[in-house]
This record gives sequence, C-alpha cells and structure tokens, in this order.
Amino acid sequence: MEALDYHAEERRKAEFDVEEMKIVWAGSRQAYEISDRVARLVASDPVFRKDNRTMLSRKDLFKDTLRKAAHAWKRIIELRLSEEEASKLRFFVDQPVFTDLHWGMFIPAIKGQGNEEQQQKWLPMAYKMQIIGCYAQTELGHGSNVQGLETTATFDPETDEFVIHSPTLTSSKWWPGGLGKVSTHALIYARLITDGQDHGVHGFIVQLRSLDDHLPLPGITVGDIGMKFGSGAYNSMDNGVLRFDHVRILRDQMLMGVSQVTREGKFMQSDVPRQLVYGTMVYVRQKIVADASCALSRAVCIATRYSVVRRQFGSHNGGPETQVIDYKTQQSRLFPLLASAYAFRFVGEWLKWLYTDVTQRLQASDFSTLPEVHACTAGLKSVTTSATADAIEECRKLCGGHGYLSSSGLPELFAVYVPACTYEGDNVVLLLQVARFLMKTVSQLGSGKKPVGTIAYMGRSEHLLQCRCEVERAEDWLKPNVILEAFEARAARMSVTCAKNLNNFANQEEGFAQLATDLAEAAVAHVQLIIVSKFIEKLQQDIPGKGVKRQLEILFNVYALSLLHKHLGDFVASGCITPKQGALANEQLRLLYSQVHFDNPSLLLYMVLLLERLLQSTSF
Ligand SMILES: CCCCCCCCCCCCCCCCC/C=C/C(=O)SCCNC(=O)CCNC(=O)[C@H](O)C(C)(C)COP(=O)(O)OP(=O)(O)OC[C@H]1O[C@@H](n2cnc3c(N)ncnc32)[C@H](O)[C@@H]1OP(=O)(O)O
Ligand SMILES: Cc1cc2nc3c(=O)[nH]c(=O)nc-3n(C[C@H](O)[C@H](O)[C@H](O)COP(=O)(O)OP(=O)(O)OC[C@H]3O[C@@H](n4cnc5c(N)ncnc54)[C@H](O)[C@@H]3O)c2cc1C
Repeated sequence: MEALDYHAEERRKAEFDVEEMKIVWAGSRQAYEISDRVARLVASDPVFRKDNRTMLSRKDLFKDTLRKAAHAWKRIIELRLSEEEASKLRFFVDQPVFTDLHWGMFIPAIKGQGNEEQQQKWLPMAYKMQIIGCYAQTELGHGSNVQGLETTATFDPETDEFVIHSPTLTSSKWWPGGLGKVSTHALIYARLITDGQDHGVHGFIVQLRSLDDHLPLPGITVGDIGMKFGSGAYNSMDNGVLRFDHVRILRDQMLMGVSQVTREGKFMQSDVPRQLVYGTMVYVRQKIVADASCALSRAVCIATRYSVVRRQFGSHNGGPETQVIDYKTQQSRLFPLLASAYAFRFVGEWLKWLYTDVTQRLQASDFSTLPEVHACTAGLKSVTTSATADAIEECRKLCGGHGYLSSSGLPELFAVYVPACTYEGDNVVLLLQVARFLMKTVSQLGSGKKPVGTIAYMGRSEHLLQCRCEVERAEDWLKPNVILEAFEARAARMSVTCAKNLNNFANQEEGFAQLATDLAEAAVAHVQLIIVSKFIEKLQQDIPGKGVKRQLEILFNVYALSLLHKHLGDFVASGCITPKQGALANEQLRLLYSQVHFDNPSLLLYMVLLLERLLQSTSF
C-alpha cells in the first residue's frame, strides 16, 4: 500500500474527532469558522502569494508588501470583514507590515491613553486609514529603559504648544515599524518639560509627513534603518529612524488620558498609575503570547510531516528503512514542542481574558490587578517567545538538511519570529520585572495581605517549602494535582530563596543586581507554573468530541513532564522531589512517547498521524 494511502487509511481510524480538536485549538466554533474562511480566502488569492518572498530585493519586497496591504484593505472593505476577520486576514498574509503598528499599537495607544476628545478627533481618521500611525518610543540610545528616553517635549505657554526636539544623536527615534516610509503620524514618547521641570515620559501625536505629497514636514528628518536579519523576513517592514529639530505641535496633541498640561502650563497627574503610559506595550505583549502558539504550531507541523515521511537506516533484508520519527531522540525533541503549542494556546486564551478584565477594571478606576497583569503579560511574553524561537530552530534541525532550505518554510519562519524575543520588551528585562513582582509579594507575606490570582500559591509557601511530592510509581506523575504541587513548590522555593538571599545585602538594589540571574530563573519557574496551571484548568472544562480530551491529557503530561525533566535540577534542589521521583517522571515521559510505539506498526503510524492530525488542527 502506498504510504499516502496508508496514511489516509490510518487517518480514518483516528481515535479522536479532529474537527472537534480544531475547534479546541481555535477557541470556539465561531473562531474556527472565521479562521477557516479567511484562510481559504488568502490561500485562493494569488496576490497574497508567499513563495517568492525570499527571492525579492528589499525594494521589490517592500513594494510587494504595500501591494498586499492595499489589497488586504480593499478586501476587508469589499467583504465588510469584522475586526476579528481582518486580524485573521493579516495573520494569514503573514508578512510584517506597517499596518501591524497602525492597528496594533498606534490606535490602541490613542484608545488607552487619549482622552475622549482626542479619541473622537484621531480615531475616525485612523480607522479609515486617512492617517497612518506608528509607535515611536525606542531611541538609538534607549529601548529597554523607557525612563531614559531623551526626546523632549517642552511646553511653550506663549503659543500653547509643545516643542518636540531630538537634543542628542542617541535621542533619534530608532526601530519604529512603519516609520521609515509609510507613516504620516507617530505616537512619540518624549520627556514632558513644563517651566523647566521634567515630568518623565509621555505620549504625543506628531504629524511627520504631508497628507498631500507624503514629504517629511519641516523639522522632521526621517528614513529607513536598512536591512535586517536574513533575506525576506522582517525586511518587508520599514523600521525607521526619526529626528526632530524644534517641531511645534498643539498642546492637545499630548495624550491627556493619564496626565494633562493646562493652558497655563501646569502639569496635572490624574489619580491613575503613571504606568498606564505603558499600557499599549501590555496590550501587545498579551497578543504576542497567542501568536507564539501559532508560530510554534507551524514549525512543529513541518517537522512532524518530515519525520513521518523521512526514512534513515534500519533496513532489514531490503525492507524499508526506519522512519526518523521512530527514533527516541526524534520523539523527545519533537513531541514536547507539539505539546508546548497547545500549552501556549491555552494560556494565551486565558491571558486575553485577564487583559480584558483589567481593561474593564481600569474603566472603573480599579487598579488592583494592574501589577499582576504586568507580571503575567511580561512573563508569558518572555517565556513563550524564547521557547518558540528555540523550538523553530529545533524543528529546523529535526528536518536535517532539508530544514535549511527556504522551501521548507523554517528559515523564513525563524527569521520573522526571533525578534519577538526583543521587541515589546527584551525577554530578560521582562523576566526581571516579574522577579520584582515576586519579591514584592514575598516581602508582604507576613503583612496579612493574602496573595491572590496567579501568585496565590505563595500564600501556601510554608506548606510548599515542606511538602514532598507523593510519587512512588511512574504513573503517579499522570495526576494533575501531583504535577501542579511540584511546580508550585519549585516556584515558591526559588522565590523565597531569592528573597532570603536579598536580605544578605544592605542595599536591595545592589542585591537585585547581584542576584539578577537567580531572580530571572525564579521568574521562569513562576511563569511555567502559570502555563501548567492554565493547561490543567483547560482540561477541567467540558471538552466535546470523541477522544479529544484524552489527547489533550497526553499533551499536558508531555508538556509538564518534559519541563520537569529539563529543569530537574531546580525541582530536586528545591527538595520538593527526590532524584528517584525525577527518574520516575522521566520513565513516565518515555512511556508517553512510547505510546506512539506499540509493536503494531500501523498503530505507530496511526499514533504519529494522530499527532499530525493534532497539528493539522493547529496550523491553518
Ligand atoms: C482592520 C485591520 C486589522 C488589522 C489587524 C492587525 C493587528 C496586528 C496586531 C499585531 C500585534 C503584534 C505586532 C508586534 C510588532 C512588534 C513591534 C514592536 C514594538 C515595540 O517594540 S514598542 C517598544 C517596546 N519597548 C519596551 O517594551 C520597553 C521595555 N521597558 C519597559 O517596559 C520599562 O522600561 C520597564 C518596565 C522595564 C521599567 O520601567 P520603569 O523604569 O518605569 O519602571 P520600574 O522598573 O522602575 O518599575 C516601577 C513600577 O512600575 C511597574 N510597572 C512597570 N511597567 C509596568 C506596566 N507596563 N504596567 C504596570 N506596571 C508597570 C513596576 O512593576 C514597578 O512597580 P512596583 O510596585 O514599584 O514594583
Ligand atoms: C524587529 C523589531 C521591531 C521593533 N519595533 C519597534 C517599534 O515599532 N516601536 C518601538 O518603539 N520600538 C521597536 N523596537 C525596539 C524594541 O522595542 C527594543 O529593541 C527592545 O525594547 C529592546 O531594547 P534595546 O534594543 O534597547 O535592548 P537593550 O535593553 O539594550 O538590551 C541589550 C542587552 O542588555 C540587556 N539588559 C538591558 N537592560 C538590562 C537590565 N536592567 N538588566 C539586565 N540586562 C539588561 C538585555 O537583556 C540584552 O541582553 C523594535 C525592535 C525590533 C528588533
């Protein structure tokens, strides 16, 4: 029987309902139908072709991108696509483009930091794309350190204007997407100065180019920063450089939702946390987590199909060679990545809920969950993007030489994806933000303030510091509560240990700097616990479809136990599990992989195809 026929036969015997699994992956039947419809729309439209991207010059690639963006916008209008459908369309066009920043940052910033009048003035033009905006925060000299930004916005009470200026070379805005060629306006983050006093960084809407001839306005020097990593990839985006020479804007072009400057030049800080100025970054970080699961599922889909088809060594008596997916090393590298795609999908769904919740709370001036939302969005963005970037590279290696071919799709996927570890916050810097939140929580444990939400386990740290996991047999590791307690104990012990060691330093700031590596590792442990706990919560929901829940349970155990195996040192050093229990976890992991490897070759192929079918339900 031909391999493909054999596959088809085995697929028909799939033990789980693939259509239901697709709905689990999409999040709802409606979301799946939208994705499926828009995916077919993109796939059937030759304008959206992707196969030529890596062969085009930077100039032709950029023109091709503009053509696609214009065509996408035309299709959105013609088909009256909803914002969700339009967002999906952008996703399937799958090419970094200036609209990402216009829709993904410029508009959300005005909505989140502008007052009512400013929203009424700017949003209608932005929604109709009569103006194109970018998010210009990073400078040549500062990206991570937002409070170090040097661009100035000095209020002139004589004329009721701000003077926007780039005082130094390092104050040049550097990196903003869409800035180099396309944007007519920018959201500029600059130091607000009134009457000689510096009030820190605030947002200002500044027009950069004429709406008539698109030429830069007086005092504006703007351009593209040049080629980036790899060919194709992010070179479809016009990341730019921008300098101001005493450019004057009206006072009402300062976003006044968080703080204001009166006509007399008096600075007024609303009774809201100044960090709301960072709100757009929080919004994008939560979107990036969901995007991680999609990028990861694409890479794993490619690597699984290759692993099922590729044969190397092992031929007996002239028979077929062994499928490389049959090798234990291939499985132990590939299957945890598939499981991670589902884990990131589910935690991304939850994070979207958390962000929606905090947005509603902010409207009621309830800032109580803001610190947790910052820690969750920062930590999950960091952990999921680092894992996904590493996973795409692993998938390239899993495909041998063919993984290095552009036609495999993996090099381009890697080159487009890896900056996610840097933009919207360098991943280490964000982990240190999580660590700051953890240390603050530990320091308050004695105060009677009960930790809640994702940090609630810290309130049980006394128990967790003493607990020993109840594992005597490998199958004990299949119990979600056993896994959850191990991850909670590890995270609690790592944070409490850091807090104790910080006390050895007279100066907390010095201690934080000296212990930064340990603190970052404690942050990773906390974030991985969140991912594991949200996967468990997903499994506690009603999941329809024959065999679907069972498959997800297998993926959960593969995800959690492969993490435990990878970080076994943390778990054992924390005392929550013994080396023997660690060995039992690894034994259970092998059993989970070996479920793909009963003697019956058709079951082998069949189970492998289950994985492939899982993937088919993941990457549109
Ligand atoms: C119709 C068509 C539809 C089409 C749809 C198309 C849609 C497309 C969407 C696509 C979306 C994805 C696109 C992605 C493209 C990528 C583009 C990239 C953009 C960028 O990179 S923008 C720039 C990003 N830059 C950063 O992230 C900078 C990182 N640095 C910082 O955030 C800060 O400097 C800092 C947090 C590291 C430090 O800040 P600061 O010094 O001010 O603060 P402290 O560390 O001193 O902390 C003080 C207290 O403030 C709290 N804090 C800090 N940040 C926040 C926050 N964000 N929220 C809440 N609280 C915050 C700290 O926790 C401290 O609190 P404490 O209680 O005092 O401890
Ligand atoms: C493709 C791409 C698109 C981008 N788009 C935009 C955009 O549209 N708008 C915009 O404003 N910006 C944009 N950026 C800029 C991006 O936000 C910054 O590059 C990012 O925030 C990192 O800051 P940085 O470059 O200053 O890195 P740095 O902070 O200089 O990081 C360099 C190294 O220093 C380390 N480090 C820094 N501070 C600390 C610390 N306190 N403790 C320990 N280690 C530290 C980091 O971990 C890292 O290893 C984009 C960047 C890229 C790559």
